[in-house]
Amino acid sequence: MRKNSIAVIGAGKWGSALHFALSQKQEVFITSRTPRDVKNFVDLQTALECEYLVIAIPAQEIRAWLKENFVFNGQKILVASKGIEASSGEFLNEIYAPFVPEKNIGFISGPSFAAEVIKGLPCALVINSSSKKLYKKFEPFFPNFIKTYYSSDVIGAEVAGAYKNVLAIASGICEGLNLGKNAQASLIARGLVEMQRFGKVFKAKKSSFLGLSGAGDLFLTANSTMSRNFRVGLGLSQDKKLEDILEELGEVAEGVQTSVAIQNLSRKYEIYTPIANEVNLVLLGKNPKDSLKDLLKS
Ligand SMILES: NC(=O)c1ccc[n+]([C@@H]2O[C@H](COP(=O)([O-])OP(=O)(O)OC[C@H]3O[C@@H](n4cnc5c(N)ncnc54)[C@H](O)[C@@H]3O)[C@@H](O)[C@H]2O)c1
Ligand SMILES: O=P(O)(O)OC[C@H](O)CO
Repeated sequence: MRKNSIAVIGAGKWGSALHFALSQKQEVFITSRTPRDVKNFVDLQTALECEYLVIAIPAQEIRAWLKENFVFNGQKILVASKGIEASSGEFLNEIYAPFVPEKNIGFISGPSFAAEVIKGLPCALVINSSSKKLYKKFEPFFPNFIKTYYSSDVIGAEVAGAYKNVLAIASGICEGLNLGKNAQASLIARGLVEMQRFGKVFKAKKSSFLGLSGAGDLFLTANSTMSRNFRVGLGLSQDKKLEDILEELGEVAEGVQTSVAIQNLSRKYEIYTPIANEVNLVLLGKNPKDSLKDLLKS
């Protein structure tokens, strides 16, 4: 293992932004499936030899990626993805568990559009891990323009980071249908209540939903066309086909698959999740105006 070295895995929007941010203080390697013309780009094997890894690949791809590529060798890992696996309904910490000991893994949450981070604009993030020691190890890597906080509530951060993507789709629909700011604020506020109700079943802490991981990231994502998920909602409100919207987007919108996971989990555990349910139905083809009527009745 290359002691004290750090690599980002995944050179999409978020991996590239984190690579830029972390490179302000030290040399940081980066790798991805296809070679990129980026400083310190290395092959996957070289990256995996680093002591510190930041993994920024889409949630739905992680299990297969771990099976195919990952061998635990004492690395310390930060997971940058936000989503719930649709096929299993498993949270990312459950997917990583057979591969990485709990004390070696943390999860990044909080409001953080890659497009702003890569410009060096200020933001605040939470590193969520059962190990505060792990947070202390990663904290010095972050540049001055990113303020980091520690939380032990991994599941709270995971639920909030994944759920807000589904709510951002709903908010994009609301905007596209010109329902007004009152409706949008109501939707976001009720969405926050809904994600907390969902999280409680999995033992998430209420405080995570009121801070950066929950309200912070939800307010950001559900209020801006910078969000891919919000743009999916806008497209759906214009009666565009989901496959066309996603093709045009060309980047991951985690809320699409996460809505399937939430639907299955809320059925299994009998959780009342009206907004996420309607998003799921609209993604399957329901007319957003009918969804609105049903939401107002529910
Ligand atoms: N973009 C943001 O502002 C932002 C901020 C916070 C969190 N996130 C989260 O980070 C994750 C990645 O998002 P992104 O914005 O970088 O998406 P993106 O679509 O820009 O890039 C995804 C990257 O993952 C790689 N990838 C896809 N499948 C892979 C596989 N099977 N194996 C290896 N690499 C694979 C792609 O090549 C691409 O480089 C998502 O979970 C997203 O929710 C994104
Ligand atoms: O562009 P989105 O919708 O994937 O959101 C990006 C980040 O999660 C915002 O914190």
